[in-house]
Amino acid sequence: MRFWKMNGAGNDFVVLNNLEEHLPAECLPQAARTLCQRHLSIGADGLMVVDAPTQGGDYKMLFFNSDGSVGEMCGNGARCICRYGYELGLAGETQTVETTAGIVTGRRITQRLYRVRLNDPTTVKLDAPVEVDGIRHPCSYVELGNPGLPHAVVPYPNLRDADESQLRELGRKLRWHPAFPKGANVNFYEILGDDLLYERTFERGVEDFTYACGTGTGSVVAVLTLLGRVTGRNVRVDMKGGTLTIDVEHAGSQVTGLYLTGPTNVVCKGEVTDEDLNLF
Ligand SMILES: N[C@H](CCC[C@H](N)C(=O)O)C(=O)O
Repeated sequence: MRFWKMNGAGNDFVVLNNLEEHLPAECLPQAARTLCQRHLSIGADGLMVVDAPTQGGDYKMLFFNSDGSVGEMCGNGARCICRYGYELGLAGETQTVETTAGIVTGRRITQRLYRVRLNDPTTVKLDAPVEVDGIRHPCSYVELGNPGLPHAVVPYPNLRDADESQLRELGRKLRWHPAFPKGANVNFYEILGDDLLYERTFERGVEDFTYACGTGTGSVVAVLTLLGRVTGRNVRVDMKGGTLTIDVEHAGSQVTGLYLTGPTNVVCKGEVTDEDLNLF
């Protein structure tokens, strides 16, 4: 079985081409759990599988978190898969990807730089504070696409110097907070300057911080644009694994276009030989 290992700003993925491999859908969650394990296997935040289109797109992207759960969408994953699709000849420089959350369009800018139009927000609650251990945390809540990928957006002063274990503890509690029926990816941010942010995302399905989160940055910048805290044009978001750029189009309080641009890396291309992988 052939695979690519890719990352988008350090958010890393194993990519399989099911147009060639023909793996049955029911074995994919287990494949994700096995292949994404760090130390024991290839190791990644998620597994992405390219499959045949059913809605007129160039292909379908299935996304699984490292714990085997299905993610509705993944922004960095979509950027990576657009590069994969382009380099494999499945699509051209501009492409249409079918995701669980809806259609995502992508564009090659340079060999390593890809831009996707994220699913439009289907829910935006700008002021939705949540209480954890008796403390009220300011919070916004966003879902992108339908079914929506859930994101909590939480300001965190001096995020760059935050105590790692305290931040992880709060991230985990917010991720499982009953205010979020689907659970949530928890995006902590700090405003560093004009249209410049620092962000850390505690991800549902990875159950830890990842090095970057594309839909997370999109959600944060959409919220801050609607709140008038950033312009929404070319907003730079620094994350541990690299820098992502977000553009927001909106008509009043309605976001009408959300664009994610950032780097990709093809780390290796090879054959999966994991002897613990039991597909059938
Ligand atoms: N890192 C991804 C989002 C993954 C979402 C996943 N953790 C879930 O909640 O199912 C991104 O770049 O947009």
